[in-house]
Amino acid sequence: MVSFSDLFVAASRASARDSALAFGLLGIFFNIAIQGVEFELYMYHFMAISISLYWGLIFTVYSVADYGILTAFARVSLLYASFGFSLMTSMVCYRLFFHRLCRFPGPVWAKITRFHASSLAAKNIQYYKELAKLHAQYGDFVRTGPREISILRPEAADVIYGPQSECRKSTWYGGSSNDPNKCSVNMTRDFAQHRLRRRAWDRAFSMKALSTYQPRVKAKADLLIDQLRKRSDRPIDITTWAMFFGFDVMGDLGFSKEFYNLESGVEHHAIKAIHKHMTTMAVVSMTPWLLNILGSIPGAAAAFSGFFDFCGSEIKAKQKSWDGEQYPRDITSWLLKAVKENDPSASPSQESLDDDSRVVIIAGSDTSATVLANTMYFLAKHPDKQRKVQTLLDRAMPGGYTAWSYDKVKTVTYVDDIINETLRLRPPVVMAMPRETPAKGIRVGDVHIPGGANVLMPLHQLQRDKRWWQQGEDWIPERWGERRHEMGTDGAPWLPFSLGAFGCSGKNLGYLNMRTSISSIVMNFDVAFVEGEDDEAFYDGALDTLTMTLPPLKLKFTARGSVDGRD
Ligand code: HEM
Repeated sequence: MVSFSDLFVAASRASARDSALAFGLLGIFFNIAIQGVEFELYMYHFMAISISLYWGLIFTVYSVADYGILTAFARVSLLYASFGFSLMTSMVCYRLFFHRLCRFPGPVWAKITRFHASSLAAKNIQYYKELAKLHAQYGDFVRTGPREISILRPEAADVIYGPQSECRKSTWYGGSSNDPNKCSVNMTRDFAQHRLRRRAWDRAFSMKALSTYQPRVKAKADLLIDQLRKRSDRPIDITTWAMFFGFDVMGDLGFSKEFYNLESGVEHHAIKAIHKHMTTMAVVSMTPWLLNILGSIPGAAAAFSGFFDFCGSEIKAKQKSWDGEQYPRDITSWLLKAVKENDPSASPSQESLDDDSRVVIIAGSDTSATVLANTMYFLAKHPDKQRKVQTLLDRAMPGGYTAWSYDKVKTVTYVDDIINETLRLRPPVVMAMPRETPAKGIRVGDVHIPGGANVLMPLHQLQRDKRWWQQGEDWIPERWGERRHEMGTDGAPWLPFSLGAFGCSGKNLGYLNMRTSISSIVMNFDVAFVEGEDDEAFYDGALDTLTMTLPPLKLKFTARGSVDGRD
């Protein structure tokens, strides 16, 4: 009987041309075989196997087929080159001419490789602007990756993200780990598993839980006010102080832990570790398989270790000291409660729990902070609107800031109008995240998108497009209130928290943070631009690092002595 090694010896002794041809054909078959497989999730394994096989083949050819080491090296390299060349060529041809998305317009390079998106993101870390240019050139449906379509149509929002949507999270979410037992709720792609895990999170954001968080958010707002007051004689970078507020709130509500950013005026080292690498992540994550490879290499996430270590040690300390009798004080305690009680909604492993704890900080901090900083920008730009909200708040709380109450702030709906309008023009999660269409595909208006395609919406552009937003580029909070009907607000797409099952679970906490911080600041201060400060650089310079990263914005905060009850 002929053994495998006999076959291999025969193959390795075949002429170089025949072997190269065979490997070339293998490349084409391989490309055909992986269609329909989410291959980007297995790139790490593929590369690891390819490299091991390469050296293994050289050794085998050298030792079995009587070739010298250089010849063995040359022959195997030729086979690999032939395999790689035909794989790449067939892949390019397939993606350009036979792919199920090939009828959608877009740049040629985008149809071939995700590196195109990474290169656009790397330009100025403003992918949202690049995407806007692509839509201007190619229309409402643009092929932005070999199997990705960006859609600029309001009716797509419900189909892709709505409660009834059959689209699940795309392979982008497999970037850090493809194992649902090791990743956070946000990275969980399976509908049923996600639904189960969301229950533990939803308990952490119940009305009762929120009422226990409210005084603690106010305490942080007071700290912010004190620091702004101390510095009211000089320009203050609100981008930084809003970030301090956002992280201090989430340190407390997430872990019952102090970051002391507001007290010290210095960024906590764990937070610095996140911010330092946001731009790299923005570029790398455009090519999900690259993220997957980096995520699989032990030590590659070392750049984030300060932050990972902080969350990991906090959650472990909490696990040891957790008191099941007490009403949970913070979000991670709610997640731990589910684990300790063996609730079906519990995070399935230590890794997933660690990842969940990181989501608490990442999802909750920068998001609220960018809304706060952006709102201050808009209020400085529109002093009339600032006076209006101050007057309404003064009227609701005639006793001044000492009479501040969250319930009273909620009655001033203009505060929410301001928040919603800021979320429209400056959504903290800059792009609506990618989803994968179900096998039967989806229909957006009269356009059918086939199954197995990644679809997303350019939120930044969608929420200002003049086709459905009147004076779309202008900040007009009244469009959410008295001018709602006239400006057609209800029919226009607005989804800064996303929608449906995968939408933001911390939305109500987000509103609590934003209402508290914004109302506290405007009750205490008049906010204005510093003379000579380039406010356009702030507006134009926002970076797309998944969440929005803002440039510094120097503002002047002048105390409103007559209104502040503490003066
Ligand atoms: C202005 C404030 C906020 C905005 C605009 C916002 C926006 C979003 C968006 C767009 C998503 C969906 C991301 C995706 O599609 O993968 C999301 C998810 C999420 N957000 Fe928020 N968020 C805010 C505040 C918060 C806060 C304060 C928390 C508290 C921890 C929070 C926790 C979460 C969590 C846990 C998820 C993942 C939900 C899931 O996958 O089931 N968010 N947020």
